[in-house]
Amino acid sequence: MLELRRITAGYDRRAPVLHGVSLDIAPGEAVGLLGPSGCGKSTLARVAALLHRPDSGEVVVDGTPARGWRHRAPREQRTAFGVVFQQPRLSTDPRLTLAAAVAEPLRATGRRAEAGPRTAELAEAVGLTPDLLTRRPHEVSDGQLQRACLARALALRPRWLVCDEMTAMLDASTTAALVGVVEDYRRQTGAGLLAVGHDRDLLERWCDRTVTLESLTAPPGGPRAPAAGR
Ligand SMILES: Nc1ncnc2c1ncn2[C@@H]1O[C@H](COP(=O)(O)OP(=O)(O)OP(=O)(O)O)[C@@H](O)[C@H]1O
Repeated sequence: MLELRRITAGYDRRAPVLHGVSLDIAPGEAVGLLGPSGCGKSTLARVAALLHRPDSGEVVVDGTPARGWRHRAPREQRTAFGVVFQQPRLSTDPRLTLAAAVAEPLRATGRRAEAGPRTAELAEAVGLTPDLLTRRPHEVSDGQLQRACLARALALRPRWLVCDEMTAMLDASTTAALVGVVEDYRRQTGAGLLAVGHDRDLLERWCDRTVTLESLTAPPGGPRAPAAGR
């Protein structure tokens, strides 16, 4: 279970973006998160994936409360998440080939020996041909680069996937292909999903349920949440 409990978070403690937001995602469940632009969906997605420390509230990952965020999160918790963002060019190192980008999480966790076969398997799953794997980000399209970002997110076989507007820049056929890859992975592994987006039709087709950020927000004056860890 991925539990977000009364999360207050933002970029200025005096003016948080999220106020007392709670959401539970069951293992294997797919939840779509909708809401107007700027309401804080990406912020919540980053908190859920332990990439942004909330001002208060708690994230509980498979029964263990998160005590650290980003590189301070324990490896076991950090690697429980695969995250894909909207803009693949902002989340890839321009110096790495696509093959190296896909293999990055394996190298970073000391599993270099697995990198070759696992990269080939992931590339096939996301539809990247061997010639594309040898190119650098500026030599491929946004859709091809996003395929590599999705492959990278799956490299460590995460139990939770967070897709933040993963398909917002993509055409209909690439969108369908990437959603298909996520769903195949979830069928095989039972991973849960938080998918953030603007496209209600897509999220309603893709997910078991959709929620709006507003519906997750506690009314003002509720009990105070405990402070978050580091
Ligand atoms: N790094 C940052 N520093 C300061 N403010 C930020 C930062 N990132 C986002 N914000 C602000 O926090 C608020 C919520 O942003 P967020 O990206 O979470 O919203 P969103 O619902 O995902 O928006 P969109 O649907 O447009 O992607 C916005 O007002 C935004 O300007």
